[in-house]
Amino acid sequence: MTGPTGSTRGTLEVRGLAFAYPDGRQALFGVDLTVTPGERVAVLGPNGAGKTTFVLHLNGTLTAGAGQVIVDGIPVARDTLKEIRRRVGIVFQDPDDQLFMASVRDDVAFGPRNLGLRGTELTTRVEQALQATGMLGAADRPPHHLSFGQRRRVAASTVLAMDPTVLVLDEPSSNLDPQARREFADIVTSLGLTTLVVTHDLLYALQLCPRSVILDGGRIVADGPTDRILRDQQLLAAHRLELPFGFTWP
Ligand SMILES: Nc1ncnc2c1ncn2[C@@H]1O[C@H](COP(=O)(O)OP(=O)(O)OP(=O)(O)O)[C@@H](O)[C@H]1O
Repeated sequence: MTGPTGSTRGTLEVRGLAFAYPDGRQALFGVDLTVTPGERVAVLGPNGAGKTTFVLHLNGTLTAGAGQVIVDGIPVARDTLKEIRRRVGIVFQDPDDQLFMASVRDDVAFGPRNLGLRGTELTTRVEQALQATGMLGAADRPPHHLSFGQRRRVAASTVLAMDPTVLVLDEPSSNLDPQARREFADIVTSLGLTTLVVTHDLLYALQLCPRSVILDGGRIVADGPTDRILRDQQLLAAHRLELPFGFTWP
């Protein structure tokens, strides 16, 4: 296995990805998507469209029935899983799925320690990841003493501490107040990482992602600049997507 070159770091390629669950339900039908380094792409779509199924292929949690996912030039496969999981960082909707240690610092150190980091290298990695989300001041607090929005930031730090090349955010705006939403968007934007944002929150997609795709029925049915996609009312209606009531374009 060759490592990534400077030009492939942060590249995500999905080719002909198809998947059926064991009960026979086909959830993805040949999804193609190429994301270039530093691009932020929203993955939009109604309930049951296949978004979660798609995301679970990006780090090899689910194995493609057909097609391929390639991260930084490395195909997702059984023998590349460890490398892929270090490179693809998924921040799940519920931070409590990702936080289970007695302190924030321990939670953020967990992944890099498993990679073999120790001493000042580990401390630096942890502190940088907490600094990036504005949570360094909470390093010694128990995660369960923090607010939901703070826990979401710590969960993001656990992922950043792995030095990922591709970041995946699952419903990042859910349960955040308006200020926390904006702050989290600023954090994500400042990272400059290749980022996929899975969301039903179309305005958050507009704020965070220059490009969007619509996934519906296990297929990508639209791919383009987010404002162009969101201005197409027929397209939105056809895929059960709606801008908030009363929203008007500036
Ligand atoms: N474990 C499973 N076994 C069988 N079918 C499943 C399983 N998980 C999901 N599905 C089906 O696969 C399809 C895609 O589901 P998925 O959860 O990927 O959609 P989604 O776009 O993430 O939806 P939501 O927006 O509601 O979270 C749906 O038809 C769903 O019923």
